[in-house]
Amino acid sequence: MARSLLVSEEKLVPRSIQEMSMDDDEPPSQYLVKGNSFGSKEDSSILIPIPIIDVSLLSSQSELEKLRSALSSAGCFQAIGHGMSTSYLDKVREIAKQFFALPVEEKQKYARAPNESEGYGNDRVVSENQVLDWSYRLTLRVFPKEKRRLALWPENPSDFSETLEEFSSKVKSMMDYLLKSMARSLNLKEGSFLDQFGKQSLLQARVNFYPRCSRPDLVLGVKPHTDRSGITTLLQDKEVEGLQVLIDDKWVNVPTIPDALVVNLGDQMQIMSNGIFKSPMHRVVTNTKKLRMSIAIFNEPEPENDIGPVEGLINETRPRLYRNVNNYGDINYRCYQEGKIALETVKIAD
Ligand SMILES: O=C(O)CCC(=O)C(=O)O
Ligand SMILES: [Fe+2]
Repeated sequence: MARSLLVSEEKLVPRSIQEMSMDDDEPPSQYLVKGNSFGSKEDSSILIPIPIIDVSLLSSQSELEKLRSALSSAGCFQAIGHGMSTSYLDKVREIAKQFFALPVEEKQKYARAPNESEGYGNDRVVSENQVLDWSYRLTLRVFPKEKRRLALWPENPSDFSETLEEFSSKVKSMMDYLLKSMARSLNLKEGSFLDQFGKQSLLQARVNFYPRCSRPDLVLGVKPHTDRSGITTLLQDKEVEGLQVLIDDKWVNVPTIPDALVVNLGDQMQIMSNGIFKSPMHRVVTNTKKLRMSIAIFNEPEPENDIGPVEGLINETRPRLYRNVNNYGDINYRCYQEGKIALETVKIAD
C-alpha cells in the first residue's frame, strides 16, 4: 500500500465544505487550483457546440454518422430521444436533492471509509499536496446486484434505493444500445464493444453535490480528469451549469437541457476503439450563487476481462495503439496516486 494513503483526511479538511459554503468562507489553500496546465480560460461554447444525438433515430445511417463524428471529436454528446420523460428525470433529481438536504449526522451514517470508494463524503485523498474538490459525493455500486453494499444505501428518502435502481437499469439499457450503435457506426459487428464489457459489467452510480463557493475563480468542483469507465451517462442539474469538456484545447460548457442525458466515453472505450473514439478530459467549475447536483452512472467491463482494440480497427495505416489490459480500474487508481496519465501507461511505444 502506498504511504500516501495513510494521510489523515480529517487533518486535511478541517471544516466541512457545507459549513464553509454557508458562511461564504474564503476556501482554504488545499482547495486552490495551482496553475492550470489544461486549456484556455475563455468560454468557447458558442464556437464549439456539444453535439446532440437522438437515440431513437440511431437506426438511420445519418444519425449513426453523427454519433461517429461526435465521439471521434468531442468524445461526448447530449442524448435525447432516450425514452425517459422530463418528469421521470425530475423524480430522479429529487431523491438526490432530498438526500443531500438531510442533517449531516444522518448522511454520515453512510460515510465512505478512508481508502474506500463507496459511500458518502469528499473526494478520496491520496497525497498531501492533492488539490481538493469542492464537492460531496455518494458513490454506490449498483450492478452486479450481489456486489451491492446495502448498508451504504440511504433509507431516507424512502424511495431512494428503488428509484436509483430503476434509473440505473434504464440508463444501462440505453448505454448497451449505444455501444451496439457505436460498433455499427464503424462497420463492426454489433457486439464488438458490448461483448468486451461482459454480462457482469460493473455499474457504479455517483451522486455529486457542489455547494456554492465564494471563489469560483480559484476552486473547482471536480479537477480535470478523464473517466476510467468504458462509458458514462450523466444526469445534470436542471438549471445550474458547471460541467466543461476540453475540446480542441478549449474548455467548453455543457449546457443544461432538462430532458437530455450527457454521455461521455471513458478511457476503456478509447482503448477498445483503438483511439478512434475519445475519452474527453472534463472538469466541473463552481459558482457563488447556487448548489449544483448531478448523477453519474459509470459502466465498465468486468475487471477480469481482457479488453483491447477491436481487430477490425487495426490496420497498416492505423496500427494497434494500446495493449490488452484487464482491471483498468486499478491501473487508473495507481496512476492517480503517482500523478501519471493512466492511458499513456497502456500505450504501445512507437
Ligand atoms: O458533475 C458533473 O457534471 C461531472 C462529474 C464527473 O465528471 C464525475 O463524477 O466523474
Ligand atoms: Fe467524470
